[in-house]
Amino acid sequence: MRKFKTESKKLLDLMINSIYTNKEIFLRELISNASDAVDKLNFKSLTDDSMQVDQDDLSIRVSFDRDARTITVSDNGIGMTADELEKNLGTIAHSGSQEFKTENAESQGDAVDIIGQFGVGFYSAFMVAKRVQVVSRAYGEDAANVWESDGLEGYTIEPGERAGHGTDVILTLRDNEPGKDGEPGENYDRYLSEWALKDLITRYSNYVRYPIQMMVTRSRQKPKPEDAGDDYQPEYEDYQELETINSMTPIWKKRASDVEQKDYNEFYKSTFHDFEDPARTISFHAEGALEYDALLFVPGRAPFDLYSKDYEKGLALYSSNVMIMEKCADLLPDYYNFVRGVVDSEDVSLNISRETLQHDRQLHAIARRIEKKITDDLCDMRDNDREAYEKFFENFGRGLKFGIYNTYGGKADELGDLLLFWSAKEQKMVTLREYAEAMPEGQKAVYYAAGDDRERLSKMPVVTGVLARGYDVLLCTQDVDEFTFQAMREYVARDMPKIYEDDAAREAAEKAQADGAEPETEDRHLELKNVATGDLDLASEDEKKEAEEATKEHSDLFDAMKEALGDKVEKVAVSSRLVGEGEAPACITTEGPLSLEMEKVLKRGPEGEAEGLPKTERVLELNAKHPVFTKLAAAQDAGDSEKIALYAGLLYDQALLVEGILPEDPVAFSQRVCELM
Ligand SMILES: Nc1ncnc2c1ncn2[C@@H]1O[C@H](COP(=O)(O)OP(=O)(O)OP(=O)(O)O)[C@@H](O)[C@H]1O
Repeated sequence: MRKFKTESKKLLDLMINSIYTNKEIFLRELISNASDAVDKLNFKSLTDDSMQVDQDDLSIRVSFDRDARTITVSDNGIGMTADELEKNLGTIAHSGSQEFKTENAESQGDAVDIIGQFGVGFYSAFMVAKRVQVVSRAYGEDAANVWESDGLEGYTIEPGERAGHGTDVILTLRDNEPGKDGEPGENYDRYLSEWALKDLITRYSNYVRYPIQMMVTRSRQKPKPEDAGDDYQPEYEDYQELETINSMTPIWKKRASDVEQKDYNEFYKSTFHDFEDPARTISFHAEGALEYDALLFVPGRAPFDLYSKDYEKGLALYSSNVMIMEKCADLLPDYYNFVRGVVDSEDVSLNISRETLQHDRQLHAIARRIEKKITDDLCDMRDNDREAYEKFFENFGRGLKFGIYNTYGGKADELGDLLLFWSAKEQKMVTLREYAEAMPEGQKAVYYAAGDDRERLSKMPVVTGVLARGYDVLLCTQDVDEFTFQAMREYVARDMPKIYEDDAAREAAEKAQADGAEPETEDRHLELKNVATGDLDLASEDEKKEAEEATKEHSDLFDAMKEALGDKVEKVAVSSRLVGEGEAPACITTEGPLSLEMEKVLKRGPEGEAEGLPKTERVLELNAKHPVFTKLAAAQDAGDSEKIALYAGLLYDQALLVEGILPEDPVAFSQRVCELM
């Protein structure tokens, strides 16, 4: 007996016991191998005129023997020589199919529809079988060979017999295992039925290109004997017939109305190796200058490597049932990189090499249409299945935001309305449109705050200040959020009810409406404003005046504080954000394009603490109504510059703490606090 190599033994054990959790997929794996073998023969015959292969004969057969407890998967494909049996089945993780693909890829492009690639699928048979025999005869050879193994120690290869080219894989099922300790046992006999095997074939292998046939038992009425009397009762008999079990027509070629969602789900899961159903299925057929079928899926969860560099986006591109490219990246924009699916077009010529394919104008036309379809479908989900959309957004929303950021806002119109943010007022996720619709009259901007923790943000003085004025604030907790908003610059709420500036115009419009005119609409351009940067322009005329007066009156105090803080801040000023006695005594805001949060994000990035990073222009804003301010003013009057310096430092540090930024010198900060005690 030849032994499996040591590492193979370990691998085999791993394979059988851990790679697949679902034992029943063994049949799918064996059928895929059979299909590959038939495909290889078919492919070779197409390129070699001397080979006589009748395309209509190519098939896969599944049978079982209840008494012998065997299941057999046969194909009349290319078969294997003794050497190939040794190489392909004696070495785990050696994929002859992958090799075949690589060899032929050089001469023929990727025009082979071969499934196998890892070289492990075959061994899944040992999950259900205690013995596997492979009887194989290679095309063009007279002799057959039998490979046999119990999946434990090793295998044998002996000469054998087989009528024609092809392979029979014969599994002798494991003995049934009784349950123990309350765990259910394993009943391998359950596979020994026509119904069970048919079910597995349609579930896992429905779209295999070649017919998968099975002898099935049918019942028919016996012919009525000629001498049958009046009291003749019809008699029935069972007979056997070969039936093709799989549908073969690729599911994407079927009309959506003829396919059940569960079939789409099964196709999705088996093709794209996901264990969860897709969140959305989009299927369409395009006609006109360019004809194609597309079947697209939005996964129910993000693949683990979605945000890694290794993740490859793309749709499978088929032409005339042959896969040209497994992942055609040009069919999807980056921000929809999570979409999986198939595009099948007879119009995309098979002979085009990958390079020309990538610059194919037709391909761009398909890609544009696909993008539009995905966007429409996501809008539909947002409007009609909000719960699912929120889950979708949790999975993939970040990518949409990057889409806006990476196109410098170019895609803002298309993607902006797909974004969701947490509304501090509504306490739920809202779209920008919903935010705009709920705005009180007179509000001119969308207000947001950025930071990594929603809880903390909602308590920040700059946020509560805006909320207190009756305006909602979006709490943005993803690092990309603020960059996205900056790329967007503004949000355009389209077709909003028109706001009339003067009364005469309003009255005229109301009258027109009363006479049956449609209400007028307008696009509203809303600036996206970080509540912690720049002038929010929220103060009333009175408040502004008050602030101005306070600034004038206390200009010496502010100068002294600015001097104490040095270049940590650009200036110290009276706040128009913090206006109530009960609000915070001070806050840090920024001027210019860089906010504190963005500075934090950049510092975390690959550039890290690099010297060249831009710095925020900070402003220490003071609440003129707060008792602390009165104390500061008193200290200024008393000429106590030491106290002013102490307070300035403290206020600055604690305002940073509120922003989630540690004081530059925590020791000095703590000393100052103690001094006050
Ligand atoms: N019925 C068959 N006819 C001809 N060759 C076969 C057959 N079954 C398996 N083989 C050969 O054995 C190799 C190993 O099969 P295995 O199922 O382990 O891996 P695979 O199909 O290549 O990859 P994957 O693990 O992705 O399915 C195949 O690549 C193929 O060369």
